[in-house]
Amino acid sequence: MSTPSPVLRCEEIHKKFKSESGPEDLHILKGVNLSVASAEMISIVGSSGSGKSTLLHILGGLDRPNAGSVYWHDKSIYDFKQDKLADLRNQNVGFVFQFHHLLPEFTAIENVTMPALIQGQNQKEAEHRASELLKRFGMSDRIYHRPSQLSGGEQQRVSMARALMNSPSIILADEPTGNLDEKNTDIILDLLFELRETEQVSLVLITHEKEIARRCDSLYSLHMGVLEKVE
Ligand SMILES: Nc1ncnc2c1ncn2[C@@H]1O[C@H](COP(=O)(O)OP(=O)(O)OP(=O)(O)O)[C@@H](O)[C@H]1O
Repeated sequence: MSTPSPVLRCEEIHKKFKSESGPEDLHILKGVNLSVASAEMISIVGSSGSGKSTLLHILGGLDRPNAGSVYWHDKSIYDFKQDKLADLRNQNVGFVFQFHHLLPEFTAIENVTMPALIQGQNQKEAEHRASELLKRFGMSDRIYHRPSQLSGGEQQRVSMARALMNSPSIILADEPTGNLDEKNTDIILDLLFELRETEQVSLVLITHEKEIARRCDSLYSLHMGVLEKVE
């Protein structure tokens, strides 16, 4: 039997940034390779400034490398025009960031529904799924709250529900529990692991916390521009 193709793969990614303090570019990623299978959960650790967020942005098509390729379901994302890439991103990838980027003037349910409406889905159906997701995240009595009326952990859960709205095949999470207490960290992580079982979602998780990283199937470390499998 042939092995299924990975959900997400990158090959020989190089990323450089201009240095403000000298003529030499900063060479942040030096030939990074990574492959993520369906329902696989991987974590990436590395010191501050090692390039973890940069790599995640490249994997999600939010930033372009200087060299190398990114494939979603074996299709190079650079073969798509910008607007098609945005559509594909909206359908395939759920982003969760530490600072959740919820829209302040919209309620929790409006924030969660947004990705589906952008895709042209029926509003009633989208609202139904959004409220189901919020319920699953223990937020049913907060759906009409605006972000400023929610705690940090609650905002994070809304952000997670929004990331799942379009049933992405992969979640890219950048320190999703970075500013949360232990209880909320556990809620978010348990939900992520449950999603792997129920929706076969894959996960790339950036974290500073080794204990959280170890709960994933594999642990990678990004050091001096090179990504290595640790466990
Ligand atoms: N747009 C940019 N222009 C110049 N340098 C940048 C840019 N974006 C990132 N960098 C540099 O690239 C390096 C990697 O940044 P990145 O945010 O990916 O690190 P990180 O591993 O996620 O760090 P942290 O754990 O602190 O969030 C840093 O040294 C940063 O200063």
